[in-house]
Amino acid sequence: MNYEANRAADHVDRGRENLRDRTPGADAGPVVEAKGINFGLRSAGEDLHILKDVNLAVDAAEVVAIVGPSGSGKTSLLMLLAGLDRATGGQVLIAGKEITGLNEDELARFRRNTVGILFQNFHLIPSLTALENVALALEIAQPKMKLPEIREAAAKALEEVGLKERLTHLPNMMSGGEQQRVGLARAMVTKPLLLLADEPTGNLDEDTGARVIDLMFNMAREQNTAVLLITHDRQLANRADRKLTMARGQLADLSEQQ
Ligand SMILES: Nc1ncnc2c1ncn2[C@@H]1O[C@H](COP(=O)(O)OP(=O)(O)OP(=O)(O)O)[C@@H](O)[C@H]1O
Repeated sequence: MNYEANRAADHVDRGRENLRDRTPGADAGPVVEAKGINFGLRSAGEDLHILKDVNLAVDAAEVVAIVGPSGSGKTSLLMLLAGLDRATGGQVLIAGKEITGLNEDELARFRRNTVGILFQNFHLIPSLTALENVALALEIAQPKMKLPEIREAAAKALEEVGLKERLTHLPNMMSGGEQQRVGLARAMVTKPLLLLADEPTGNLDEDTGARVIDLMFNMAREQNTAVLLITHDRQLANRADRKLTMARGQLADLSEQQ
């Protein structure tokens, strides 16, 4: 890791500590902020303008849901906020630090330490047990942490999502709901500032989905994590602190209209 990357990551770490020290909602500022985001790409000879002047801010311990039709740009926004894609205009700030200008190394380090991601299709590594899947995320985020400590923290995270008895199970030995709870433990074990969830209940039945969401909300509140989730599930969206809608690449706040 080069000097600049270390500095950037240290800055993010300091931002995290500052936020942790403060009461949620106090003057800490948003955990994630998008300012005038535009995102375009060229596909099949055509210029696509996918996100148009998107502005968004999510505070620590706040849960914000994004709803909107298929193809409106929800996942694209999440990818930009995760640092997995780059905006063509505007700024993304995490804990006050602009990530738009970071290079690939810096972005990778930023993601490991700051962002947890929960996917619709779980994205667990099939050859690793539940414990190993969770431990690996922590090992990557905290390379200096000792293995026994990592395993202990991973086991605790799995216990918190009710999977104490499933530590040595491979993903294909678990139900969808169990796999998503492993995904949640993996996303939260690093105590991220920001949790991004793309249709986290999309492949689960209603009851199982509700259970995963309860766990996600509880963990977010306990760890003071800002949560941004995409969902087609109205009930889930209504439980969020704020509900935003994406339509044709533009974001609007629905909460005040209800
Ligand atoms: N790499 C790409 N190449 C071409 N088009 C893309 C690419 N990525 C996204 N798009 C287009 O950008 C638009 C927004 O896609 P995005 O996945 O962000 O929508 P979404 O709101 O998340 O949809 P869904 O709810 O179906 O997941 C879509 O029209 C999609 O086809």
